[in-house]
Amino acid sequence: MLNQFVSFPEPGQMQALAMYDTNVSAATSESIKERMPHVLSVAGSDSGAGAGIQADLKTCAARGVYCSTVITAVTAQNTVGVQGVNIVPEKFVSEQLKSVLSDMNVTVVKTGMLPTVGIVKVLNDSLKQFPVQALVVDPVMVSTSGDVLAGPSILDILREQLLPMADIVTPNLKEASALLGGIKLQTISDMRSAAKSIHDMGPRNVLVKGGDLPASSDAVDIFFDGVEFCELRSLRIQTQNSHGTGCSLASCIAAELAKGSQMLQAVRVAKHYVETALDYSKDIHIGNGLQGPLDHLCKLKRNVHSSSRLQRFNPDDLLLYAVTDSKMNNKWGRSIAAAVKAAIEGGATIIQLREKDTETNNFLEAAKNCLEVCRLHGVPMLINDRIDIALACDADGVHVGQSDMPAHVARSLLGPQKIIGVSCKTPEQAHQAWVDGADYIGSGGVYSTNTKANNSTIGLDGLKTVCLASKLPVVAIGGIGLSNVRSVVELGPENLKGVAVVSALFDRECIATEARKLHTLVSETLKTTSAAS
Ligand SMILES: Cc1ncc(COP(=O)(O)OP(=O)(O)O)c(N)n1
Ligand SMILES: Cc1nc(C(=O)O)sc1CCOP(=O)(O)O
Ligand SMILES: [Mg+2]
Repeated sequence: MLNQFVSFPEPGQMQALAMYDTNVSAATSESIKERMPHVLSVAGSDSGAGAGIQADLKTCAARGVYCSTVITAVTAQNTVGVQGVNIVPEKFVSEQLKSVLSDMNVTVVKTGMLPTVGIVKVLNDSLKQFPVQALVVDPVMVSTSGDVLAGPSILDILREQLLPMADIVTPNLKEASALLGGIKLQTISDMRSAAKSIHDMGPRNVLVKGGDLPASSDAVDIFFDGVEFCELRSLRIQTQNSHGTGCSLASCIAAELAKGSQMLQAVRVAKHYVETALDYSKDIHIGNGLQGPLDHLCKLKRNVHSSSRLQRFNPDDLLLYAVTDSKMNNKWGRSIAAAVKAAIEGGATIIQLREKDTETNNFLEAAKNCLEVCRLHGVPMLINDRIDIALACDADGVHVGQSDMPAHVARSLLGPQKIIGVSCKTPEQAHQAWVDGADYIGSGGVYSTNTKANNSTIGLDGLKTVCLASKLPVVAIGGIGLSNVRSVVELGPENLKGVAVVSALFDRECIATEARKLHTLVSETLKTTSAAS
């Protein structure tokens, strides 16, 4: 059933096409539509969402492949075990199969829990009526918790009808043993013999998974394509969060085949995917039982972190905006994180890392350290210019200027939750920033400065013009310090929310002391100015 696969574009390439080529011809968009890799998962629903249909959906999403679903059974399941199983009538399984297969250009079918002979029969019939490019069979029989999901009654039809249609079958040791009439599988040599015997039942390829092999420090799987064996080894990851690994492995194989990979390559990618997800999720806690789920998309921990800042952007955070400078920190012998910590202790309300001559790897390392400090104090941290660094450390946002990454591109890369600031010297630039989805404007240079070479000044008048032209909150920048900050804040537009400073904090002996003085002056002046207006 596995045909010669053409090479499909990677998901990132498709996204790039969709985002930037507004002149995509009808013919091109038609070919993208036709070649969209698509896996249909025919499996049971797991209410705990670690395994089954839910694992398949998440795995395919993680691999950039569309996944549709035909549900064969609904299980009441959690991290403790399976509390109930409700089998979907075979007629309705057949109806779901017809709905998807007759309409949706499915590339690969992946099967999981097939609880009755009748359901296997309707699946076979549907596949004959609507052939697909590949069939991946995960012969699910027992859950990770040891509960039976498909009894021995389905073994005959699996062996006689489904396996001969399969491009690959992926039993674990218990399932391989059941398919072979209950023989004991205890060694790698036993696994090889099992792979060969199962191959004799008709599937093009067999992957016997050795995760449960006793006394093995590696996780060893045996792949057999009818001619050659391949021993696939990965580190055995110590974790209880392994619920759903079998489903995820099989659906990742299906996803890779749908994208056009050769079989052994698809298996290798899938094994690496599961290993990475296991390692990433080894210390997460979901549920109270012994069988925790994988974090298929490797994003949950990041969100636990980010949720410490509940509000996305508060314009009042612009009050005392501290912008770092590596030259100044070097001069005073301070690390970026130490400087940031001192600024926050003195009252800085938002931080921007502006590291013009720090190497990328050092910048990323420092950004991660600074982010820890900022999160601890609930202060947002932005990155100057470098969207890549902001993405890599999951910063709260970026600040970009007129010659940096355009704000609308930054927004599409960072998503709606991140803060984006844009430097504007004119009302036109301010209008564009608003159109592009910026959250605030940095406007200057209000005064001349030694910190930024060749920076043109707009003065207090220029600042006021920008403020009055925009709906966005504005922070003033350039040459601002204790001696002139009052004149800036007294300008009075309602949306002028604060001042951004570099040298007035970071080119001083005691950052915290200077921050404290500036914070007091700015907040008192803002109060009296707004009371007067
Ligand atoms: C708050 C704030 N406002 C303006 C700037 C200047 O940004 P940009 O014009 O991109 O210049 P560089 O800082 O990149 O030299 C800023 N960084 N922060
Ligand atoms: C980074 C930056 N941007 C400016 C602009 O006018 O957009 S002025 C500036 C430097 C501000 O440093 P200091 O507070 O030491 O004057
Ligand atoms: Mg810039």
